[in-house]
Amino acid sequence: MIFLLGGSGYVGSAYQTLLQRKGLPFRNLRRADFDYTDQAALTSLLRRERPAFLINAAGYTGKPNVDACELHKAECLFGNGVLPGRIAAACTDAGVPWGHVSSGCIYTGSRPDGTGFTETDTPNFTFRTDNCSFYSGTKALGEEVLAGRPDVYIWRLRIPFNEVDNPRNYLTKLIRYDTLLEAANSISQLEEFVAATFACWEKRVPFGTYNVTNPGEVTTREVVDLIKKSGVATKDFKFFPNEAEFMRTAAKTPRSNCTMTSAKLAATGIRMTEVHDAITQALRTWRKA
Ligand SMILES: NC(=O)C1=CN([C@@H]2O[C@H](COP(=O)(O)OP(=O)(O)OC[C@H]3O[C@@H](n4cnc5c(N)ncnc54)[C@H](OP(=O)(O)O)[C@@H]3O)[C@@H](O)[C@H]2O)C=CC1
Ligand SMILES: Cc1cn([C@H]2C[C@H](O)[C@@H](COP(=O)(O)OP(=O)(O)O[C@H]3O[C@@H](C)C(=O)[C@@H](O)[C@H]3O)O2)c(=O)[nH]c1=O
Repeated sequence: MIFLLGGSGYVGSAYQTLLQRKGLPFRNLRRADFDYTDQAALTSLLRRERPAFLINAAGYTGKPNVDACELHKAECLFGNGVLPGRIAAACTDAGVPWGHVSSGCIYTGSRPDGTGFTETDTPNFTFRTDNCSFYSGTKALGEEVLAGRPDVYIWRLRIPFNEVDNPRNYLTKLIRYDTLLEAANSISQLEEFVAATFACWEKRVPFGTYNVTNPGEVTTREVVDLIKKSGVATKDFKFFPNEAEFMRTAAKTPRSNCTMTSAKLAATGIRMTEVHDAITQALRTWRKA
């Protein structure tokens, strides 16, 4: 039995689909039915039911985007900074190995030599570096809380996308935003992300932190070119002249735009599609939800 926390959310739903497709028994815990944020309650449930593995896809993201986290700081800090610590304590207590969905948005830019950040690079878009959104700061705290634990995977997801039109999908966002910010990013195809992360457990790769992004990096203009080429949208895409203008007119808090390498994951034998190919595939099979 696998326990899934936050399985009704955007990322959690993809885990549900994966586990159903694999025919694996799982239990989706929702706070409305069982308060898994209560550490004592979660510990006794885990001790009693003894799931083989737990996936934490719960957290606070802000909707429609991370700007909303600036207005709901307590919930955001609790969901991303405090809750992972409680789950960690409960899992260790009950002897349940687990995986935590983190975010690559704890970095900005790329390494000094232009390559993508690796798992050993210290996050540079955090409360410690004092340049981040509240959301990113709390996700970095969540990772700090889990650092060094021997029984957890920390999986870094980044700007998810797939072929289903949805306000949370990066491709939908670029199609719908009035004006776009030019940036280079490493991003994650959602179904590949959940499959790759679950494969970490199936293959029993060593616990620890993994960047789970499609290999390579892509600029906003490249994504727009792929969108236009696919025919999914043919509008005249507008771009901000610079990031200052984006911040002045469209955002309340800075965004993490960054490149990362998922070579550590690939070295375990878990492969993801090259990023331009993955975007092209999504656009080729584009559909309404
Ligand atoms: N979507 C994205 O762009 C990215 C998301 N992530 C991470 O993935 C995880 C899931 O995100 P996503 O699926 O998009 O988010 P959703 O808001 O769609 O779902 C998150 C779920 O978490 C549960 N939850 C538990 N505690 C809280 C809390 N304090 N505030 C809000 N929700 C809470 C809720 O489930 P319930 O009430 O049913 O228990 C909720 O449905 C988060 O940790 C996020 O940081 C990382 C990178 C990118
Ligand atoms: C608001 C806005 C954003 N953008 C760009 C900025 C950025 O590169 C990209 C995504 O920004 P958004 O504000 O839509 O999304 P944002 O909420 O920043 O997305 C993030 O959510 C959290 C949960 C994560 O963990 C991240 O991985 C990422 O998915 O779109 C525009 O081009 N135009 C706009 O008007």
